[in-house]
Amino acid sequence: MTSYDALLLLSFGGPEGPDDVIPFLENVTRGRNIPRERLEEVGEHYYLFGGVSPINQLCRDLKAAIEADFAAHGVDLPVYWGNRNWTPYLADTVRQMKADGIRRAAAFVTSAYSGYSTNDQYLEDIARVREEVEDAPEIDKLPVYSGRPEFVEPFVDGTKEALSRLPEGARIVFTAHSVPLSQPNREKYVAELEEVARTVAQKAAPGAPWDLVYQSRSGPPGQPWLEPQITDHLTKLHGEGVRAVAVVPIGFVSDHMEVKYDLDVEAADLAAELGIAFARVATPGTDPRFATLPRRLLEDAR
Ligand SMILES: CC1=C(CCC(=O)O)c2cc3nc(cc4[nH]c(cc5[nH]c(cc1n2)c(C)c5CCC(=O)O)c(CCC(=O)O)c4C)C(CCC(=O)O)=C3C
Ligand SMILES: [Fe+2]
Repeated sequence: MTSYDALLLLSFGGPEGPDDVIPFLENVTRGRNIPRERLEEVGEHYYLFGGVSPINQLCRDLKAAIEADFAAHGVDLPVYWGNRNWTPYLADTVRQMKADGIRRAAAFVTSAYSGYSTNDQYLEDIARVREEVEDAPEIDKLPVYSGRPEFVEPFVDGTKEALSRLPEGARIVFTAHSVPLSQPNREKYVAELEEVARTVAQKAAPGAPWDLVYQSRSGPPGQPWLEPQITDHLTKLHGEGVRAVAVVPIGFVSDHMEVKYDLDVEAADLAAELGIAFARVATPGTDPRFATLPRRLLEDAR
Protein backbone atom coordinates (compact mmCIF):
# COMPACT_ATOMS: atom_id res chain seq x y z
CA MET A 1 0.00 0.00 0.00
CA THR A 2 2.96 2.34 0.38
CA SER A 3 6.59 2.59 -0.51
CA TYR A 4 7.42 2.17 3.18
CA ASP A 5 8.58 -1.13 4.62
CA ALA A 6 8.13 -0.31 8.33
CA LEU A 7 6.39 2.02 10.76
CA LEU A 8 8.49 3.58 13.51
CA LEU A 9 6.68 4.69 16.67
CA LEU A 10 8.86 7.53 17.95
CA SER A 11 8.34 8.76 21.50
CA PHE A 12 9.84 10.68 24.40
CA GLY A 13 10.82 7.85 26.76
CA GLY A 14 10.63 7.70 30.52
CA PRO A 15 12.23 5.92 33.51
CA GLU A 16 11.28 2.32 34.31
CA GLY A 17 12.41 2.34 37.96
CA PRO A 18 13.94 4.57 40.69
CA ASP A 19 17.53 4.14 39.48
CA ASP A 20 16.57 5.40 36.03
CA VAL A 21 15.08 8.70 37.21
CA ILE A 22 18.19 10.89 37.48
CA PRO A 23 19.91 9.57 34.33
CA PHE A 24 16.63 10.05 32.44
CA LEU A 25 16.28 13.64 33.68
CA GLU A 26 19.90 14.29 32.69
CA ASN A 27 19.16 13.00 29.20
CA VAL A 28 16.09 15.23 28.85
CA THR A 29 17.73 18.42 30.09
CA ARG A 30 21.28 18.14 28.72
CA GLY A 31 22.32 21.59 27.48
CA ARG A 32 18.88 23.10 28.17
CA ASN A 33 19.40 25.43 31.11
CA ILE A 34 16.92 23.84 33.53
CA PRO A 35 17.60 24.74 37.20
CA ARG A 36 18.83 21.92 39.46
CA GLU A 37 15.95 22.52 41.92
CA ARG A 38 13.43 21.95 39.16
CA LEU A 39 15.09 18.61 38.33
CA GLU A 40 14.97 17.52 41.96
CA GLU A 41 11.33 18.52 42.18
CA VAL A 42 10.43 16.60 39.00
CA GLY A 43 12.43 13.60 40.27
CA GLU A 44 10.07 13.53 43.28
CA HIS A 45 7.07 13.31 40.93
CA TYR A 46 8.57 10.16 39.42
CA TYR A 47 9.49 8.65 42.84
CA LEU A 48 5.87 9.11 43.90
CA PHE A 49 5.07 6.58 41.15
CA GLY A 50 7.89 4.18 42.10
CA GLY A 51 10.24 5.78 39.58
CA VAL A 52 8.18 4.38 36.71
CA SER A 53 6.83 6.71 34.06
CA PRO A 54 3.52 5.63 32.56
CA ILE A 55 4.76 6.56 29.09
CA ASN A 56 6.57 3.31 28.26
CA GLN A 57 3.60 1.04 28.90
CA LEU A 58 1.44 3.52 27.00
CA CYS A 59 3.81 3.16 24.04
CA ARG A 60 3.73 -0.65 24.27
CA ASP A 61 -0.06 -0.53 24.31
CA LEU A 62 -0.24 1.91 21.40
CA LYS A 63 2.21 -0.23 19.40
CA ALA A 64 -0.01 -3.28 20.00
CA ALA A 65 -3.12 -1.30 19.00
CA ILE A 66 -1.45 -0.10 15.77
CA GLU A 67 -0.33 -3.67 14.98
CA ALA A 68 -3.90 -4.88 15.53
CA ASP A 69 -5.23 -2.13 13.25
CA PHE A 70 -2.67 -3.00 10.56
CA ALA A 71 -3.55 -6.70 10.81
CA ALA A 72 -7.29 -5.97 10.60
CA HIS A 73 -6.76 -3.92 7.43
CA GLY A 74 -4.21 -6.07 5.63
CA VAL A 75 -1.31 -3.70 6.17
CA ASP A 76 1.73 -5.92 6.25
CA LEU A 77 4.30 -3.63 7.89
CA PRO A 78 6.36 -4.30 11.01
CA VAL A 79 6.05 -1.70 13.78
CA TYR A 80 9.19 -0.60 15.65
CA TRP A 81 9.43 1.61 18.74
CA GLY A 82 12.22 4.01 19.72
CA ASN A 83 12.59 6.95 22.14
CA ARG A 84 14.55 10.17 22.44
CA ASN A 85 15.39 9.98 26.15
CA TRP A 86 15.27 6.37 27.37
CA THR A 87 15.37 2.73 26.29
CA PRO A 88 14.54 1.60 23.75
CA TYR A 89 16.71 4.41 22.40
CA LEU A 90 16.02 5.46 18.83
CA ALA A 91 19.60 4.66 17.77
CA ASP A 92 19.26 1.05 18.96
CA THR A 93 15.89 0.69 17.24
CA VAL A 94 17.31 2.04 13.99
CA ARG A 95 20.23 -0.43 14.21
CA GLN A 96 17.69 -3.24 14.65
CA MET A 97 15.67 -1.97 11.68
CA LYS A 98 18.80 -1.96 9.56
CA ALA A 99 19.69 -5.49 10.70
CA ASP A 100 16.17 -6.59 9.70
CA GLY A 101 16.67 -5.17 6.21
CA ILE A 102 14.36 -2.15 6.55
CA ARG A 103 15.15 0.45 3.87
CA ARG A 104 12.48 3.15 4.27
CA ALA A 105 10.31 3.75 7.34
CA ALA A 106 7.56 6.21 8.19
CA ALA A 107 7.73 7.68 11.71
CA PHE A 108 4.60 8.24 13.80
CA VAL A 109 5.53 10.56 16.65
CA THR A 110 3.62 10.62 19.97
CA SER A 111 3.08 14.34 19.64
CA ALA A 112 0.44 15.90 17.41
CA TYR A 113 1.63 19.46 16.87
CA SER A 114 3.97 21.71 14.95
CA GLY A 115 6.59 23.55 16.98
CA TYR A 116 10.11 22.85 18.16
CA SER A 117 9.55 20.44 21.09
CA THR A 118 6.57 18.83 19.41
CA ASN A 119 7.90 18.36 15.87
CA ASP A 120 11.28 19.86 14.97
CA GLN A 121 13.18 18.22 17.82
CA TYR A 122 11.91 14.81 16.69
CA LEU A 123 13.17 15.60 13.16
CA GLU A 124 16.55 16.44 14.73
CA ASP A 125 16.52 13.11 16.59
CA ILE A 126 15.91 11.24 13.34
CA ALA A 127 18.63 13.16 11.50
CA ARG A 128 21.18 12.69 14.31
CA VAL A 129 20.57 8.96 14.58
CA ARG A 130 20.77 8.52 10.82
CA GLU A 131 24.20 10.18 10.93
CA GLU A 132 25.21 7.92 13.80
CA VAL A 133 24.13 4.62 12.26
CA GLU A 134 26.01 3.80 9.09
CA ASP A 135 23.75 2.97 6.14
CA ALA A 136 20.64 3.62 8.23
CA PRO A 137 17.19 3.26 6.65
CA GLU A 138 15.49 6.38 5.36
CA ILE A 139 12.97 7.69 7.90
CA ASP A 140 10.21 10.16 7.00
CA LYS A 141 8.23 11.70 9.82
CA LEU A 142 4.49 11.46 9.08
CA PRO A 143 2.74 14.88 9.04
CA VAL A 144 1.59 16.80 12.08
CA TYR A 145 -1.87 15.47 12.97
CA SER A 146 -3.39 17.88 15.49
CA GLY A 147 -6.24 18.69 13.09
CA ARG A 148 -7.19 15.08 12.40
CA PRO A 149 -10.52 13.77 13.71
CA GLU A 150 -8.82 10.54 14.89
CA PHE A 151 -6.94 12.71 17.41
CA VAL A 152 -9.66 15.27 18.17
CA GLU A 153 -12.76 13.08 18.53
CA PRO A 154 -11.65 11.18 21.66
CA PHE A 155 -11.23 14.58 23.37
CA VAL A 156 -14.73 15.60 22.21
CA ASP A 157 -16.33 12.48 23.72
CA GLY A 158 -14.27 12.83 26.91
CA THR A 159 -15.25 16.47 27.32
CA LYS A 160 -18.96 15.73 26.84
CA GLU A 161 -18.73 12.95 29.39
CA ALA A 162 -16.87 15.14 31.92
CA LEU A 163 -19.39 17.97 31.55
CA SER A 164 -22.25 15.54 32.10
CA ARG A 165 -20.71 14.55 35.46
CA LEU A 166 -20.02 18.14 36.61
CA PRO A 167 -22.44 20.71 38.02
CA GLU A 168 -23.94 23.37 35.70
CA GLY A 169 -21.65 26.22 34.70
CA ALA A 170 -18.45 24.19 34.46
CA ARG A 171 -15.59 25.87 32.60
CA ILE A 172 -13.71 23.90 29.93
CA VAL A 173 -9.98 24.34 30.53
CA PHE A 174 -7.69 23.05 27.78
CA THR A 175 -4.06 22.50 28.73
CA ALA A 176 -0.80 21.95 26.90
CA HIS A 177 2.87 21.83 27.81
CA SER A 178 4.33 25.31 28.17
CA VAL A 179 7.42 26.20 26.13
CA PRO A 180 9.72 29.24 26.25
CA LEU A 181 8.35 32.20 24.29
CA SER A 182 11.69 32.26 22.47
CA GLN A 183 11.25 28.71 21.19
CA PRO A 184 11.29 28.41 17.36
CA ASN A 185 7.84 27.88 15.80
CA ARG A 186 6.07 28.68 19.06
CA GLU A 187 3.38 30.62 17.10
CA LYS A 188 2.53 27.56 15.00
CA TYR A 189 2.26 25.41 18.13
CA VAL A 190 -0.08 27.90 19.81
CA ALA A 191 -2.18 28.41 16.66
CA GLU A 192 -2.76 24.65 16.36
CA LEU A 193 -3.61 24.35 20.08
CA GLU A 194 -6.16 27.15 19.71
CA GLU A 195 -7.67 25.41 16.70
CA VAL A 196 -8.00 22.06 18.52
CA ALA A 197 -9.44 23.79 21.61
CA ARG A 198 -12.00 25.67 19.50
CA THR A 199 -13.02 22.49 17.65
CA VAL A 200 -13.37 20.35 20.77
CA ALA A 201 -15.34 23.05 22.62
CA GLN A 202 -17.66 23.64 19.67
CA LYS A 203 -18.39 19.92 19.24
CA ALA A 204 -18.66 19.05 22.94
CA ALA A 205 -20.58 22.08 24.25
CA PRO A 206 -21.44 24.69 21.60
CA GLY A 207 -21.29 28.19 23.06
CA ALA A 208 -19.80 27.12 26.40
CA PRO A 209 -16.89 29.26 27.67
CA TRP A 210 -13.41 27.76 27.49
CA ASP A 211 -9.79 28.73 28.09
CA LEU A 212 -6.44 27.50 26.81
CA VAL A 213 -3.77 27.37 29.53
CA TYR A 214 -0.36 25.80 30.05
CA GLN A 215 1.36 23.41 32.44
CA SER A 216 4.67 21.79 33.35
CA ARG A 217 6.83 24.93 32.94
CA SER A 218 10.44 24.15 33.72
CA GLY A 219 12.82 27.00 32.78
CA PRO A 220 14.54 29.51 35.09
CA PRO A 221 12.11 31.98 36.74
CA GLY A 222 13.22 35.02 34.70
CA GLN A 223 12.66 33.32 31.34
CA PRO A 224 9.23 33.96 29.80
CA TRP A 225 7.21 30.84 28.94
CA LEU A 226 3.66 30.43 27.61
CA GLU A 227 1.12 31.43 30.26
CA PRO A 228 -1.07 31.30 32.24
CA GLN A 229 -0.18 28.20 34.20
CA ILE A 230 -3.13 26.01 35.06
CA THR A 231 -2.60 26.48 38.81
CA ASP A 232 -2.73 30.30 38.59
CA HIS A 233 -5.69 30.00 36.27
CA LEU A 234 -7.67 27.83 38.71
CA THR A 235 -7.13 30.46 41.40
CA LYS A 236 -8.32 33.18 39.04
CA LEU A 237 -11.40 31.18 38.00
CA HIS A 238 -12.21 30.60 41.65
CA GLY A 239 -12.11 34.37 42.18
CA GLU A 240 -14.59 34.75 39.33
CA GLY A 241 -16.99 32.32 40.99
CA VAL A 242 -16.34 29.28 38.77
CA ARG A 243 -16.97 26.13 40.85
CA ALA A 244 -16.37 23.32 38.32
CA VAL A 245 -13.80 22.63 35.61
CA ALA A 246 -13.37 20.03 32.87
CA VAL A 247 -9.63 19.87 32.26
CA VAL A 248 -8.77 18.66 28.76
CA PRO A 249 -5.06 17.92 28.10
CA ILE A 250 -5.13 18.51 24.32
CA GLY A 251 -1.36 19.04 24.29
CA PHE A 252 -0.67 15.33 24.84
CA VAL A 253 -1.52 12.02 23.20
CA SER A 254 -1.31 9.84 26.32
CA ASP A 255 -1.78 9.98 30.09
CA HIS A 256 1.93 10.16 30.91
CA MET A 257 3.64 11.80 33.89
CA GLU A 258 2.86 15.40 32.91
CA VAL A 259 -0.82 14.42 33.02
CA LYS A 260 -0.67 12.03 35.99
CA TYR A 261 1.26 14.39 38.24
CA ASP A 262 0.84 17.97 37.02
CA LEU A 263 -2.90 17.58 36.46
CA ASP A 264 -4.15 14.60 38.51
CA VAL A 265 -2.10 15.47 41.60
CA GLU A 266 -1.03 19.12 41.55
CA ALA A 267 -3.95 20.80 39.76
CA ALA A 268 -6.55 18.42 41.26
CA ASP A 269 -5.26 19.07 44.81
CA LEU A 270 -5.45 22.83 44.28
CA ALA A 271 -8.97 22.53 42.87
CA ALA A 272 -10.01 20.51 45.95
CA GLU A 273 -8.54 23.18 48.24
CA LEU A 274 -10.45 25.86 46.35
CA GLY A 275 -13.67 23.87 46.38
CA ILE A 276 -13.75 23.52 42.59
CA ALA A 277 -15.19 20.28 41.18
CA PHE A 278 -12.51 18.85 38.89
CA ALA A 279 -12.84 16.33 36.05
CA ARG A 280 -9.81 15.49 33.93
CA VAL A 281 -10.51 14.21 30.45
CA ALA A 282 -8.49 11.27 29.10
CA THR A 283 -6.01 11.69 26.23
CA PRO A 284 -6.46 9.57 23.05
CA GLY A 285 -4.07 6.87 24.40
CA THR A 286 -5.18 3.64 22.75
CA ASP A 287 -8.61 4.84 21.65
CA PRO A 288 -9.39 2.69 18.59
CA ARG A 289 -9.88 5.82 16.46
CA PHE A 290 -6.47 7.12 17.40
CA ALA A 291 -4.88 3.73 16.69
CA THR A 292 -6.08 3.98 13.06
CA LEU A 293 -4.21 7.24 12.54
CA PRO A 294 -0.81 5.82 11.51
CA ARG A 295 -2.54 3.72 8.83
CA ARG A 296 -4.57 6.69 7.61
CA LEU A 297 -1.51 8.93 7.45
CA LEU A 298 0.35 6.21 5.55
CA GLU A 299 -2.52 5.98 3.07
CA ASP A 300 -2.32 9.75 2.54
CA ALA A 301 1.46 9.54 2.09
CA ARG A 302 1.18 6.94 -0.62
C1 LIG B 1 5.95 20.69 24.26
C2 LIG B 1 6.38 19.56 25.15
C3 LIG B 1 5.82 18.29 25.24
C4 LIG B 1 4.65 17.75 24.43
C5 LIG B 1 5.13 17.07 23.20
C6 LIG B 1 5.62 15.64 23.41
O1 LIG B 1 4.88 14.87 24.01
O2 LIG B 1 6.73 15.32 22.97
C7 LIG B 1 6.55 17.56 26.20
C8 LIG B 1 6.34 16.21 26.56
C9 LIG B 1 6.94 15.50 27.59
N1 LIG B 1 7.83 15.99 28.51
C10 LIG B 1 8.20 14.96 29.35
C11 LIG B 1 9.12 15.07 30.41
C12 LIG B 1 9.94 16.17 30.65
N2 LIG B 1 10.00 17.35 29.95
C13 LIG B 1 10.95 18.20 30.47
C14 LIG B 1 11.30 19.47 30.02
C15 LIG B 1 10.71 20.18 28.95
N3 LIG B 1 9.60 19.81 28.22
C16 LIG B 1 9.32 20.75 27.24
C17 LIG B 1 8.29 20.72 26.32
C18 LIG B 1 7.46 19.61 26.09
N4 LIG B 1 7.54 18.38 26.70
C19 LIG B 1 10.31 21.77 27.38
C20 LIG B 1 10.38 22.99 26.51
C21 LIG B 1 11.16 21.42 28.43
C22 LIG B 1 12.37 22.16 28.90
C23 LIG B 1 13.62 21.47 28.46
C24 LIG B 1 13.71 21.35 26.97
O3 LIG B 1 13.73 22.39 26.29
O4 LIG B 1 13.71 20.22 26.48
C25 LIG B 1 11.53 17.51 31.58
C26 LIG B 1 12.66 18.06 32.42
C27 LIG B 1 12.21 18.33 33.81
C28 LIG B 1 11.12 19.39 33.85
O5 LIG B 1 9.95 19.04 33.71
O6 LIG B 1 11.49 20.54 34.03
C29 LIG B 1 10.89 16.26 31.69
C30 LIG B 1 11.15 15.18 32.71
C31 LIG B 1 7.52 13.77 28.94
C32 LIG B 1 7.66 12.40 29.60
C33 LIG B 1 6.59 12.24 30.63
C34 LIG B 1 6.68 10.91 31.32
O7 LIG B 1 7.76 10.51 31.78
O8 LIG B 1 5.66 10.24 31.40
C35 LIG B 1 6.74 14.10 27.86
C36 LIG B 1 5.86 13.20 27.06
FE1 LIG C 1 8.53 17.95 28.52
